[in-house]
Amino acid sequence: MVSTLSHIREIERVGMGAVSPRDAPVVQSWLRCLNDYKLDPTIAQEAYIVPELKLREHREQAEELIRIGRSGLETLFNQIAEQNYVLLLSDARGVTVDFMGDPTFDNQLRRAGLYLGSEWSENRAGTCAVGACLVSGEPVIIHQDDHFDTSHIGLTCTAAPIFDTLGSLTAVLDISQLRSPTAKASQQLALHLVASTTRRIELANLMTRTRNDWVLRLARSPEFLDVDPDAAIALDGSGRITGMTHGGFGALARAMDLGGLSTRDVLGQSISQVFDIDVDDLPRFMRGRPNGERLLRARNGLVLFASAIAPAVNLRSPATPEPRVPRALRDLSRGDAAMERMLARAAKLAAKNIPILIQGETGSGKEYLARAIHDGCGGEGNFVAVNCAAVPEHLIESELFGYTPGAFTGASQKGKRGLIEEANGGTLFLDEIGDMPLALQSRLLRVLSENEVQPVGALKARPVRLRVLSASHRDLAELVKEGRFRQDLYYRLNAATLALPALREREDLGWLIDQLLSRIEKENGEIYRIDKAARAALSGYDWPGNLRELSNALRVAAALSEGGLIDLDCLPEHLFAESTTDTSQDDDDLRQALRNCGNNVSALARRLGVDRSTIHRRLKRLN
Ligand SMILES: Nc1ncnc2c1ncn2[C@@H]1O[C@H](COP(=O)(O)OP(=O)(O)OP(=O)(O)O)[C@@H](O)[C@H]1O
Repeated sequence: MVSTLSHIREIERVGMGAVSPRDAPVVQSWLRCLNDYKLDPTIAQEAYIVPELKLREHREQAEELIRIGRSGLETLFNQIAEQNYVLLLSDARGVTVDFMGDPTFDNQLRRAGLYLGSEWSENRAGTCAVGACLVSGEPVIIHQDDHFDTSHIGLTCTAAPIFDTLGSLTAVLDISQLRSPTAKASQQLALHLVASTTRRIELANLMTRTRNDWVLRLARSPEFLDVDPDAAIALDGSGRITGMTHGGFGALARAMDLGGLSTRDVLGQSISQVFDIDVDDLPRFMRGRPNGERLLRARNGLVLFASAIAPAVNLRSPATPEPRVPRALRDLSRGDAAMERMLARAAKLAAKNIPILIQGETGSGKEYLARAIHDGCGGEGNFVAVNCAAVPEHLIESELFGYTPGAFTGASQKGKRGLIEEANGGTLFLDEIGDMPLALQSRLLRVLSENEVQPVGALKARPVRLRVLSASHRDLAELVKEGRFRQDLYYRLNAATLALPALREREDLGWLIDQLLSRIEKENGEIYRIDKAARAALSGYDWPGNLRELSNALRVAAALSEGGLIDLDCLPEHLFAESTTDTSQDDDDLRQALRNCGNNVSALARRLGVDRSTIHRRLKRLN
């Protein structure tokens, strides 16, 4: 290590204008210390630690940044702690607001100023990494006797700036060692680590502060685009730039071919002024798209890879934000307006854990919907379905509520956990709730209103936390009038109802047919095709048994198909008979049509798009 005296002499020579072999940032900082801050290199000053109260103020102001940066800092510290580095996060005034270091060296670190509360502004501490970085806004290594003050010439410090989303330098990240190899080059890796951590902290900060904006992440190569992009910019709903990381600013400045530009000049500019896209193109850059489609071309020809993250809320219609309908629910329909409205309502109600009554004709998918609500809410706990109409009345109480050992004659010695408790933490689906015996309705009401269940024979109720969904194809209001359903339970259940449309009303019947068929294909390990006439028949039928009937009809059709082709012959007769009424004429018309086809049944069948057997059957009936 150099002697104190020769270090002071060197600084003085530089002050007199001598050429120095040191890095330019070091020389510039020395000159600032001498000329601007009037520091005297012969007076050594120990590191300054701000008083406790002052430190609290600094930390409070930097609280959000400390929180956002914390995981990045911890990751960095884990990488460097073995080499006896300490980590300092300082605010824009150079005060260390977060610190990580080995507590065994606490005293030494505190004396050296590598500690919480130490102030490393250039005008107080002389040339140091944090101070030089705050002035230049550039990453810097201040190694050993690069320091101005002789008290610090044992340290090596490497720092990089952290900019806020509007481009102001808001903090500095520094890693330092008390002792290090003599060569400054030994700190190059430290410089790289610090710079990449600050890049990630800026990205995390941008993502947190611009949740309602698009974020466009940029990289020179596609591999790290989604995991560790070089830069990012935030855009509002009309495509105007609202924020950026420091790298994002660099990318914009390059793309705009403008040197000496400040972030203020870039903020508010439209993305289409800089790049060959506008805001409507952003979905094309979202994750999952092939990298080839994620090339972003600047107006000046610069090419980058870009990955877009959509805003947390819909910017296009802020007054009516789209409710987030979980995938499990969205998968129940494809374009049927009534279904889509109902599913959006289901998502909202389910998120608030409100008991829901599902109404719909038999087989319209009430249980299927209940399961989708359960899955859509994270699928935690069990989904327990009870068909109140199917369980014998004398068993339903013990099935639902469970019982204690020996609660009644014939009860198991071990007692039994009821289905309500089985569903604890999950979903209880009470199908055909209209068939629930009156006496049990009041006990069910208690489960709904007080979240507790009392097994048969138990003295105390047990707390339960569950989602209760129920269904009925009966008119519960009518049952209330007849005195067969409790009014209070009805009101509680009826507060939130979901009405499933009948299959014949659904606009997405064609899609449902394909869905059900592909499920059958998976089960059977075969591929099926439906010919035109059969599809017309399936679409024309009014399906009183709804999805259950359709599903069964397709299952039978698949079994009867030859070579995987489902034609009219594979469909149940009643359905098929109806379709011929739809697709052909009345009896007279049929005779006339046959004559027109030269009494050729095959020709008429082709013309009507039905199978020959259909015509034969109709003719047989006519005779
Ligand atoms: N969206 C759907 N997609 C595919 N299959 C469905 C869908 N909805 C229901 N199904 C199928 O239709 C059949 C009837 O559904 P579900 O049992 O849910 O109807 P339900 O209204 O509860 O009937 P019920 O009134 O008789 O209790 C089941 O085989 C189910 O798998």
